[in-house]
Amino acid sequence: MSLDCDEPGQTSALPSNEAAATTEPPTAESSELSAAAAAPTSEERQQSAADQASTLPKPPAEQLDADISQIIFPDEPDLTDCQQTIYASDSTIIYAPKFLSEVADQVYERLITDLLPQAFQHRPSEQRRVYWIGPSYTYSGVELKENLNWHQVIEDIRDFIYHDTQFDVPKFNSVLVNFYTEPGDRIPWHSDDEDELGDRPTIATVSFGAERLFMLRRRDGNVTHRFPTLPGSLILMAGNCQKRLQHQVPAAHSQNGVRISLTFRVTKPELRRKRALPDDPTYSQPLNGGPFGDDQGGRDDDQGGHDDDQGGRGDDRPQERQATARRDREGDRGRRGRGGHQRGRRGGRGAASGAAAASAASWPAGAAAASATSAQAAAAARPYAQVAARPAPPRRPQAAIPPIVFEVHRDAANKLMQFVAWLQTNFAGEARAVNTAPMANQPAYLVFPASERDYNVFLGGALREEKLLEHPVKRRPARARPLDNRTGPDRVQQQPVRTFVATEVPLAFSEADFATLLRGTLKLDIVSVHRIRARATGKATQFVRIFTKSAMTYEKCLRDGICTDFLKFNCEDSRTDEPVRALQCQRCQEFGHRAAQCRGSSAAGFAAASIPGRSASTRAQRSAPTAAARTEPPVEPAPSPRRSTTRRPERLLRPKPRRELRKLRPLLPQCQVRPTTPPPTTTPTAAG
Ligand SMILES: O=C(O)CCC(=O)C(=O)O
Ligand SMILES: [Fe+2]
Repeated sequence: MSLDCDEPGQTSALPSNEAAATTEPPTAESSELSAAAAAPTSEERQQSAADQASTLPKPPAEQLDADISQIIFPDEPDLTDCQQTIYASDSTIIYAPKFLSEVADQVYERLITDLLPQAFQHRPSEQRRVYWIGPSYTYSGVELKENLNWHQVIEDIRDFIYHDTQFDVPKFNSVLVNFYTEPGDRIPWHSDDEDELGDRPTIATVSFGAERLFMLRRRDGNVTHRFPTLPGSLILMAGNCQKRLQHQVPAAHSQNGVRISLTFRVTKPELRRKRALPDDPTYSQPLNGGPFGDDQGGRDDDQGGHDDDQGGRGDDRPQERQATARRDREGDRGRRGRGGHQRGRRGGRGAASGAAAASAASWPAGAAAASATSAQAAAAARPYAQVAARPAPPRRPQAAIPPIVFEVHRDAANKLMQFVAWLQTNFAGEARAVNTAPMANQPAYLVFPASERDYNVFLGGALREEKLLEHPVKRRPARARPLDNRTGPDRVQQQPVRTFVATEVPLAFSEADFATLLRGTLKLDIVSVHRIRARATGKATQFVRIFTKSAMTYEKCLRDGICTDFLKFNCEDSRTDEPVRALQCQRCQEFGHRAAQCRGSSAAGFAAASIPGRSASTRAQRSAPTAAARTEPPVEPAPSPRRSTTRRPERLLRPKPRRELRKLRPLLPQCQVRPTTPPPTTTPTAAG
């Protein structure tokens, strides 16, 4: 009876149905109801047919009732070999392998006949088919439309769980019916933590047909439970199970028939949050750390002491529960009008349930807290429940988070079948995978943009899928172009930065002051400012380069200059994509000659090529060291007066006598003019 579980959780046996068995004879009421079941009135048959809405198969009403009456539900669930595990103090798992085994074959036949033809494939990547009953529901990214027409047998099973077991479960209003028709059909690791399910959902799974394995694991990847889904078995997850654990039904090698699982839940569409942004994470926030945090185990120790206390909870249930159950039954009977025969078969079980519940003292507060009132009571009574009942922290807006790209080694990803599906499950459909080089021999990568939270999960070392552990997950440098049409760009295309130069900015203005003036006082949309320094001397000039991403700022400044109440700075364009006019030949130190006329062994670069003029002068000039007169544009060329004005370069282009050049020297911050004779006694100065 003990559970193969490596958690410090508590596993205990629930009382078997022998202990819970009733000795009460059927009541008069139940006998009446049985009689009614045997001979349903025409009114009841009509009602029954009306209940079977259009989405359900349409056997004649008589036949339907006849079929139902063939399924005689037991008075009590069979709790033989039932196991209950309290995991991490606040999560409860119950496995009852024979829960409804008595009627399993009949239920199976009915569901296969009635519902399988209407079930639809859940996702292309997952072969299993589903059928939904309940309010509209978004389930792992797929919207299931509202369907309030309960199939009779399923509704009866729901009521059976609610009324006729000792489990403190809510009255489920929804059920997802899964059909695993092929051995390959599966449901990957996931938690049922959709918004509509509320904070601590209770989910009951009743299985029929082929046996499969239902597995539970911690979020760090350690498998904690393996339950064979025997026909008629029940697996109940309550409390914080969906936060702490994930579950799956893996593919099988073979299977005999179809496996059907009825997963009952309470859904509240009003809890559904709008997911306007693709990056909005949809997995629920765990109590500790990240979604795959390791610290969950640690909580067990801290809070393990509370487990023993929980047994007491059972004691305060029976009367309240019985009364509610009775009320519900009455209500149901009156409302449905057709249920007499069903209920009649179970006559007297209300009292039996009460007796069983009175003797059962093992249902934990964690599960009981599934309903709001129980949650409050439990929170008041149990410290762990107080923690668990905390409202979820508000979700952070995700708008500003850019997509992040990861690389997972292809080998690792390939080992994990259906990697894309796996990602979608674990990352709530936010992560997408693309095999960058499927046919390549060398390691290729799967790349998937994800949210910031995914980032923490992936890079925090918490991507604990066994198969992926061998290969580290790394962040890939963002690229501006999409990898292919399944991915967006990793990085938003940057707006081009424009630059221009403000002239005659007094040296008294520091860069910071000038930036403050522009940004603060003039409200200009600028990125930064940078005072230009003479390359040769490093001295600050009166030119300040301004960087902006705003086309408007750029154009306005160039047109009007930068004007304050007292100052005006002219602005000049300094786009570097225009050909830079060379001002002086590198080799011969002459201005304005053509390359063809240059008498040196090699032409004087672009300076000579672009500037018409006379030939290079003396050999002495040609042999002058080139470094001293280099005029290539710097990476970010400082705007010399000659380049940034329209007037000066023209004047300079005219051939000039050498003495005129000397006069110009102060205006040429980047050029050192090497006079022929005599050698200069002072270093050339820079304009500024
Ligand atoms: O088929 C099962 O047992 C599990 C199904 C399930 O986990 C689900 O529908 O969320
Ligand atoms: Fe599930």
